[in-house]
Amino acid sequence: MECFVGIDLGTSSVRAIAVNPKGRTVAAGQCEYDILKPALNQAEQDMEKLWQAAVLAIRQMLSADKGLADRIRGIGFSGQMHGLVMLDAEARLIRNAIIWADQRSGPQIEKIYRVIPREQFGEIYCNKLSTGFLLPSLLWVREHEPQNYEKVRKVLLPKDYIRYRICGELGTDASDASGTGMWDMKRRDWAYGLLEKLDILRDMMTVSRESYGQAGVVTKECARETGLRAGTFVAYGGGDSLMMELGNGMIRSGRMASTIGTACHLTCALEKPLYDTKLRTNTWCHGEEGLWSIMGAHLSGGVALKWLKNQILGFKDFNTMTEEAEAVPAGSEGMLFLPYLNGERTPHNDPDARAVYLGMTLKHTRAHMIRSTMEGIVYSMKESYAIFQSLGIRAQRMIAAGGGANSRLFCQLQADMYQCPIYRNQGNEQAGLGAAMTAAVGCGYFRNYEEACESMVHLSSQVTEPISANVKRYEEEFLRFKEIYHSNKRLF
Ligand SMILES: Nc1ncnc2c1ncn2[C@@H]1O[C@H](COP(=O)(O)OP(=O)(O)O)[C@@H](O)[C@H]1O
Ligand SMILES: O=C(CO)[C@@H](O)[C@H](O)COP(=O)(O)O
Repeated sequence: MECFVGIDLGTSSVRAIAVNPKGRTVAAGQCEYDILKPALNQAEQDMEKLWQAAVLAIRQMLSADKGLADRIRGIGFSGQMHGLVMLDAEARLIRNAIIWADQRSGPQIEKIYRVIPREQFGEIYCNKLSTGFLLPSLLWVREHEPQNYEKVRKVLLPKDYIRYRICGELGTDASDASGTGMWDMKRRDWAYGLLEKLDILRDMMTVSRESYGQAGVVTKECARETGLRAGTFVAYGGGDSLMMELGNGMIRSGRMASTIGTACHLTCALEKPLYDTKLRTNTWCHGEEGLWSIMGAHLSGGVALKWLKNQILGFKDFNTMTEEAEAVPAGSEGMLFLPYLNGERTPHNDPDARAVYLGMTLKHTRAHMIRSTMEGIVYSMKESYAIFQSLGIRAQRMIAAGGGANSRLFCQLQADMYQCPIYRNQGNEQAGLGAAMTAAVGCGYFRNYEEACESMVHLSSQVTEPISANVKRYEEEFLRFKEIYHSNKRLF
């Protein structure tokens, strides 16, 4: 049967999946990597290494199913958003990518707002600027590495570089471009007026299209390197949270996704470019033309549990670790965790915020530490949920997504804290599925996303229901959780 490939360039690993038109994954490959931390407030990745990781993931996928390369009708992409990749005149990488988790560009954001007042900027961009967005990172390079800035001819988002290595064409899509900080959200185009005021050459931007548009075809060189078939259709794809929405059938309002990846997001599709006028949440262009998406973004999501597992407790896998936590009562007997290991976006937009464990006593064990860490991650998403509700955004269905959806306890915590049933996708690579769907629509296999979702998206029959005693406990503890940031802000 014919297949579509989705390549999802996450922050912790790259995954390649081949899915058939019924949405079933027939082959998959994955290759992991880490974030580089040249300084405490910096986060970078070497794009050449990420490309090599993508090659390995593609090769692994192809080797799982003989003859697969000839059955692939199209390839689409999903990627970690916001990061800055800089290319010189020969389209060579100039330096490591400065990724979304980077916090160095606070001063550049203040300088931007001195040129274009915050409210004026917010009206065009529908967002507040955050550290780690492409625009402030680029201005940081202009100020601190002029020798590198002089060489820049094109700026790209991370997944756009991987696509470039596959089809040889430079370009981006509206969903990912909307996370750069220099985008006109309502017109779905670069905000050329803002760029001019900031003295950034418009030539540095690549063409921007919708996610299902054709970016090119697999080149002969890429075919030699990866085993893909030269000439295979390549679609633009989109930012990971927007591709995850496609992969969960979120092509109109009504479904909400709660994603625990390296970061965490709460997202919902919108028919209008609605945004929080207090600019606590983000609004992006959806992968479907004519739709937008609202997002509560939490920068230290699943990575906080990974940090606890690898750096502190030394567990081999997540399941053994979280089983211990299941034995601890809801609320971790008064122990709370504020998960801001990486600063925070929603609702504080504060790169200087830091993590805190609160309320520890001699009674507490490592199992309490694990549970409170997981609870802290979900409390932070509950803050976004409260903002969405205040904006009148309601979910008829809440879908758990990202790596965290593999965890029974994470699903239970989400049901208890949002106080609603939690659904899951039958597959566990929703962003990769969404990326594959851009290719399926782009090459004309399906007429539109409506048709693609009908055939390819299937929710699991397993639903996690809230436990009423836990609901009550978490409502009380949530009030304490919200206090931690405000009471400690001065100390951060
Ligand atoms: N079995 C599990 N139990 C609990 N958490 C898990 C499990 N599997 C993955 N996770 C969480 O998911 C995160 C990775 O999510 P993933 O979507 O793969 O990340 P990314 O897209 O950023 O590469 C981990 O850091 C961890 O917090
Ligand atoms: O900053 C954001 C979205 O606004 C991040 O979500 C990145 O897009 C990375 O996602 P994951 O790798 O955690 O899935």
